[in-house]
Amino acid sequence: MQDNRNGKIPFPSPISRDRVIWEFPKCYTRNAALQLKKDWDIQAKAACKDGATSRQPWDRQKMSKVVVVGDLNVGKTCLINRFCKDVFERDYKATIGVDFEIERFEISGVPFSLQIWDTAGQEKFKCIATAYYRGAQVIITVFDMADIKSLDHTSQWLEEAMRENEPDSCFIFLVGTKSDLMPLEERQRTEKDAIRIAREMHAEFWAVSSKTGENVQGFFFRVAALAFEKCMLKDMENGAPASIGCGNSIKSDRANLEEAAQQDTKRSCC
Ligand SMILES: Nc1nc2c(ncn2[C@@H]2O[C@H](COP(=O)(O)OP(=O)(O)OP(=O)(O)O)[C@@H](O)[C@H]2O)c(=O)[nH]1
Repeated sequence: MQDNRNGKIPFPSPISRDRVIWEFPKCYTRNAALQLKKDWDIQAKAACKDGATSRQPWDRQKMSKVVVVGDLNVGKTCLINRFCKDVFERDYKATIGVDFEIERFEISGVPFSLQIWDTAGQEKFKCIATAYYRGAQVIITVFDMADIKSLDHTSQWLEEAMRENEPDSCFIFLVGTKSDLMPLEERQRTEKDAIRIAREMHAEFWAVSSKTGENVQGFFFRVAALAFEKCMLKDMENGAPASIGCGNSIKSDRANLEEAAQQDTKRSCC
């Protein structure tokens, strides 16, 4: 895991073996899935083959921005920490403003990173967090499966995140956390409601537990695969070599971060 919080970009370490993706990851349920296909797009697959054999140093810059939103206490930080650090924190510590992690993958032989932004669910930090919604390729709206009110609030969270992004520019996921707390029947009922809402949002639904780790890796692999494939196709469409990064680089987001922080200070709304 890289730590860019001191403003320096460390030399990337080799990608760990459990972040290597070859097969196109499956959805959680066909009832609310963004895509049902079982394999990569044929053109993207061919481009990956070329990219893997002629890898360039700037391949490491290929990255997508992921923004995680939802009510306070629904488990956004725990979800990210379970995937990125394989830890689970039982005590609640509110996120203040935003935080981010960079997770590196190798997908079909090509290096790729997800820049995962954890935002605060508390109302008083909202004006800081919204400054970071911009430029997302993936929006993850999170709710607590044991707190049905948090599911009702997800469309509002999504609307706010989409206000800062172009329509149809993002993959949207609806994630129910704390599945370990759910008795079977109640889980099935909640999932049914969540699937209905996911379809309205044009989102893909996943039920996960950061405590047990259930579906956490499967979920992030799916996010990484869809974002990566879109990135490859976009590069090809723009005529750029598929090996040159799309979207945000670490550098450009660092610049965004500083710019947004300056604006926050000026606004002094929080
Ligand atoms: N049982 C169980 N508890 C969880 C799970 N995920 C999170 N929690 C607990 O829920 C509480 C809130 O988790 P956080 O990840 O801090 O919540 P958050 O959404 O980031 O909250 P804010 O930072 O305020 O927006 C913590 O006490 C966690 O231990 C889970 O999968 N299962």
